[in-house]
Amino acid sequence: MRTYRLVSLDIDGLRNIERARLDTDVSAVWLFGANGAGKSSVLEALYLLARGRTYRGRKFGPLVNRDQSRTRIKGSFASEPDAPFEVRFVQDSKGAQREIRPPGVLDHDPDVPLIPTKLVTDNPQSLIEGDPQLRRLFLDWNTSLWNDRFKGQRYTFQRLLLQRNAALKAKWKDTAQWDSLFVEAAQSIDESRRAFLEGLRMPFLCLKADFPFLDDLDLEYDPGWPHGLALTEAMDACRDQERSRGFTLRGPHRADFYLSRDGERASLSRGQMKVVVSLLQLACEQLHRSAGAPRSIWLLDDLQAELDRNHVRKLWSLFVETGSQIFVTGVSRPSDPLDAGPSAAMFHVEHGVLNREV
Ligand SMILES: Nc1ncnc2c1ncn2[C@@H]1O[C@H](COP(=O)(O)OP(=O)(O)OP(=O)(O)O)[C@@H](O)[C@H]1O
Repeated sequence: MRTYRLVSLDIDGLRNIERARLDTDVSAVWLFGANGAGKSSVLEALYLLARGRTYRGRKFGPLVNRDQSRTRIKGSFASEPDAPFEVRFVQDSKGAQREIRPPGVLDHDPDVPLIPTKLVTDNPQSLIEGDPQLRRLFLDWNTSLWNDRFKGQRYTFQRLLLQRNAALKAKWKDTAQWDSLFVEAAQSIDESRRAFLEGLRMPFLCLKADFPFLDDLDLEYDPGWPHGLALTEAMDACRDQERSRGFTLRGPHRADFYLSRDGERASLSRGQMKVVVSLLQLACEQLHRSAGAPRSIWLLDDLQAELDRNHVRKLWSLFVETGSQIFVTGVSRPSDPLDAGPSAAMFHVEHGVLNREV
């Protein structure tokens, strides 16, 4: 199985990190330090190399250090069974650019992340409780890494949705010319999403067996129209409403998934949500690997927050068992020498300065 490992990371002008070089040729990298020290910015640097964009919202402000004119990040990667390579990311006033050296070393599809990473943010609640759009993004991103046809299906659906909405907005009496194509496209992405979630359910249920507080929890899918109705029936039932509101009310653009208990949406504590999001990511990783995807590098932001020691240890060992490289942040150095795999490095982060500790 193809495996990537970040061997070294150079950061120049990212957030509060003016300049840092990290030797990361280890199985796990722990970054610890006070709030605002710059730990998550290191995860962000790796994410920028992998995906070419940040995972932090606009609210977090510009990523270029406020005393510098550009951000430069360089990552050297070891790759099995391929040759080592280097990725550079630059952001300045002209925009962002990424470059891989030597060129062509990875046979790269621009829509697939250059380096597979999976992230558990310090705000996992937003995935469980936030806007359904976040869950659709999660579902669609993960489905597209598992099913090559999904991206095309989604594109076709989005295009037909725009056309149908334009017809509704223009108060055309008849949307029939779009309806059959819309339903056909809707059914394709619905089938792919369902298949992915069904595939995800099994590893998720197995993984959560280790966490008795998640007993009876299940994953449910909402296709974006009422259960028990075909999409055409659901559309027929709201035609007048659609015409007066000027957009499509039922369809996969309203899809969602949620955690249920006894058939109802489950209420979860913050710690439980953190475990659930971690297990969802671990289950996605199993599915992606079964489809031949390379191992993902784990980015775990503030793993210990909200969790008791026992649950941190259980989750940690699940991440270690995947055999992938792990980057993890926390406000304090782990009090327990957790089983970090064959090799681990500890970095203390303070005001954007990183120091390796033994
Ligand atoms: N463009 C910028 N220039 C300089 N400093 C910035 C910029 N953007 C953000 N910062 C600062 O950089 C730091 C980045 O914090 P980061 O989120 O990486 O810290 P952290 O150690 O993960 O904190 P926490 O434990 O609170 O999550 C913050 O102190 C923030 O105020």
